[in-house]
Amino acid sequence: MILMEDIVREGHPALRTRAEEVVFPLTEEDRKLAHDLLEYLVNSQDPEMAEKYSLRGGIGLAANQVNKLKRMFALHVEDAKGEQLSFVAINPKIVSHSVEQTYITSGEGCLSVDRAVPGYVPRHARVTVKFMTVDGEEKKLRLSGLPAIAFQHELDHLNGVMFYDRINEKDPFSDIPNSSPFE
Ligand SMILES: O=CN(O)C[C@@H](CC1CCCC1)C(=O)N1NCCC[C@H]1C(=O)Nc1ccccn1
Ligand code: NI
Repeated sequence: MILMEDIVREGHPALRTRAEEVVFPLTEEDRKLAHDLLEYLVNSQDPEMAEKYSLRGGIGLAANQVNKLKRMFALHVEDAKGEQLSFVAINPKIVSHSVEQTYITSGEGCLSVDRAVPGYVPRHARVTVKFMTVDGEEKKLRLSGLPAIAFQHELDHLNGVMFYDRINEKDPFSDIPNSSPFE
């Protein structure tokens, strides 16, 4: 199982490296990585497991964060309707997105960043995404709200982008044009 010690922190080159496309059929190692990424999120959201293994809660985790430069990440997050989204996205892509933007009003954090970085992180409010599942099926989803934000945060990791790269340096809380906040 993945522990906090397996999660690389700011300064580690993996966080600034573009991950490589995953080749199908998946190797046993790829399958284990996919499983372990999702397992971390489930464990981190279970109070007993989180406490027992000192896990920081997460709703997303990208392979770069465990020093695996493969284009895959896991999401385990509730949507606005209380539906549990739980999947591993392999070779994910945003195929289209809204003009409208959004941002978490309390800002974003990152399991690879051991400090608070204040400011709004502009994200597309709605995204249409495509990715391969571990079973080799292509999925196409339309996401909004927290799932949309999380998908973009994770896809950024696969491209070596950190959330704070997107914060307005001059005024971190400056108005985001054409946006609606995510409280
Ligand atoms: O790359 C992946 N990561 O770095 C883990 C991040 C991913 C999320 C950050 C913003 C969107 C995706 C993560 O989950 N966190 N970041 C550190 C603080 C805790 C946690 C978090 O934001 N939790 C949360 C947020 C809203 C509602 C409920 N829970
Ligand atoms: Ni992160």
